[in-house]
Amino acid sequence: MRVLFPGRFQPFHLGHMAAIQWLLNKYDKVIILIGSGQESHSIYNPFTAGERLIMIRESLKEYDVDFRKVILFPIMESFTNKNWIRIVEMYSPPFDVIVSGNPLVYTVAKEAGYLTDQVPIFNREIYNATRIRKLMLENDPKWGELVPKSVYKFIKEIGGDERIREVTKSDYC
Ligand SMILES: Nc1ncnc2c1ncn2[C@@H]1O[C@H](COP(=O)(O)OP(=O)(O)OP(=O)(O)O)[C@@H](O)[C@H]1O
Ligand SMILES: NC(=O)c1ccc[n+]([C@@H]2O[C@H](COP(=O)(O)O)[C@@H](O)[C@H]2O)c1
Repeated sequence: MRVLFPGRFQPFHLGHMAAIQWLLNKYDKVIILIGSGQESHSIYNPFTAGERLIMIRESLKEYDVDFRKVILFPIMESFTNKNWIRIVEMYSPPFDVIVSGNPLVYTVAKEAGYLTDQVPIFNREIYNATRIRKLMLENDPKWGELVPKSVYKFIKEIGGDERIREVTKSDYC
């Protein structure tokens, strides 16, 4: 069976990595949908779709994941939730199940007739992207322990943590 795993991955962290490893044990193929593809350079969505794609690819390499079992693709948001699922069907390779901890995604998927599944949540208090972005904003180096090493290296290379601090500055400073 093929499972679709949507997320914004802003940024990709160790909780996401654990989720993907869990999915790889259960399903034949994991299709990772990088959502909100049009968004970047904001506090909620600091990284571009392409940057998130690299983060995930480098992490899969770092964790020796068999690339034949994983497909990655980005997609933009839609005006309506009903339309979003139809656009996903158009752009995604075929899938049987949608997995998400996001109640909106879960509900939309169920109503569209898909089988749904949920991954166990791995240390949510520690591994969540909102917390990581907050640590970056505060220039607290602890965020580096919450992402795969390759993601840390990549974000540093592109100045991603600095970007969050820059884009949230006020006009008057
Ligand atoms: N620690 C975790 N363990 C397992 N799954 C997780 C974890 N954190 C997020 N997920 C799941 O990964 C998918 C994508 O999540 P998302 O990119 O929104 O990450 P997030 O950490 O929840 O980000 P944010 O805090 O920005 O909302 C969702 O299905 C979410 O439930
Ligand atoms: N109307 C829509 O465009 C719509 C609906 C449901 C989910 N989504 C996307 O699915 C992704 C879900 O990821 P998160 O769990 O990280 O929020 C997001 O990128 C979100 O924008 C989009």
